[in-house]
Amino acid sequence: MDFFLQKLHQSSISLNMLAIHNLSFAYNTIPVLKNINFTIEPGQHIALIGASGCGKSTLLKVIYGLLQPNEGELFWKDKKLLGPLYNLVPGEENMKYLSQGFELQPFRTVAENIGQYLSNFELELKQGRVNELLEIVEMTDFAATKVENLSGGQKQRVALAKALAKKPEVLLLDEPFHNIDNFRRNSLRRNLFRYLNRNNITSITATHDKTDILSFTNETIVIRQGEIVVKKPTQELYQNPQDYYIASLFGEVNQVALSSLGHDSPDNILVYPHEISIDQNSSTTVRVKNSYFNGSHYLVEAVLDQSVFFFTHTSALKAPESVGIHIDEKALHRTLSL
Ligand SMILES: Nc1ncnc2c1ncn2[C@@H]1O[C@H](COP(=O)(O)OP(=O)(O)OP(=O)(O)O)[C@@H](O)[C@H]1O
Repeated sequence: MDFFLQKLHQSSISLNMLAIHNLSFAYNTIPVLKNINFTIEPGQHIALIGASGCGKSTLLKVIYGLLQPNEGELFWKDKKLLGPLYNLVPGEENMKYLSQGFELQPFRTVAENIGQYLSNFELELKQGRVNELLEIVEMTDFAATKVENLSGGQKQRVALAKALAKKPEVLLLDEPFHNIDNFRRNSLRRNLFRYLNRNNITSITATHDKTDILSFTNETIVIRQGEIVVKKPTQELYQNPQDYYIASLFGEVNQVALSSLGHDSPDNILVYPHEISIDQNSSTTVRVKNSYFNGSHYLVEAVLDQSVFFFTHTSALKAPESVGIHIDEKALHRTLSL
């Protein structure tokens, strides 16, 4: 038996999972993934986040079996995944990878594309399944439309339905809602994750959008320059990111010296803009530079001790007004690890 598998058997870890052990990958000689290790229980939803070019898509491609790792092992439910060098058809049987390109057949209809790999043996069953998938991605009205006549966002929804068609056990999503307008994006996300939960499908979503992450994923993996920095329950990571890089992947964040808030401490803290409010009695004042309308609020850009600083407010503030600020107690304890 494989050494890693043997070790897992001896430990109390369930083997009913996705396990990645000491995985490294290089494009030619340029290392992109370095010593990646993690496990995922079936049915879990994982977000994969990190700066552009850190290796998210590459990791999804290695897991799916499109790229051969240089080192390391991958397992899904006790089965070792061998990679493209050992599989006649690239891509693991129980998985689906939805890439940033859609890989659809432009001259066939939406329904034909979704049903492409479904058996024609029982046509009624196939039709029922295609209809169910059309509903999930809200494309029922376009069933008979040729893919070449769809918008980018519509193609993305068809590609998603096609990826779900054969009921994969693991779904690997690369920026799945990237082209989709906000109006659809929210309902599509809810439909998709409801479907994945009902069918106990495991998912890994590479994304730059915090709304993909916060509501729908159990855990988040952060990658930086090809290495895993942290894997943690998503809410816990958002509340306590260990550094500025991680916090900034969730959106705007301030790094503030406690001394600039009048505290006798050499530490810095991370403060999200919504954790700051105006308090005219406060002795900590900031100078307003700009206010950006954000719909439900304004994002105010200000200067605190010569550093740029962002906070949310219900109305626009005018430059160069000086205002006192209050910072949530919670943020005051979010000290940066050195
Ligand atoms: N086919 C390839 N050949 C050589 N280098 C590549 C190839 N594909 C990607 N790379 C490089 O590998 C690194 C990781 O790329 P990857 O696409 O995995 O990043 P990513 O985190 O998914 O980025 P993004 O968020 O922009 O999609 C980048 O430096 C990229 O330029």
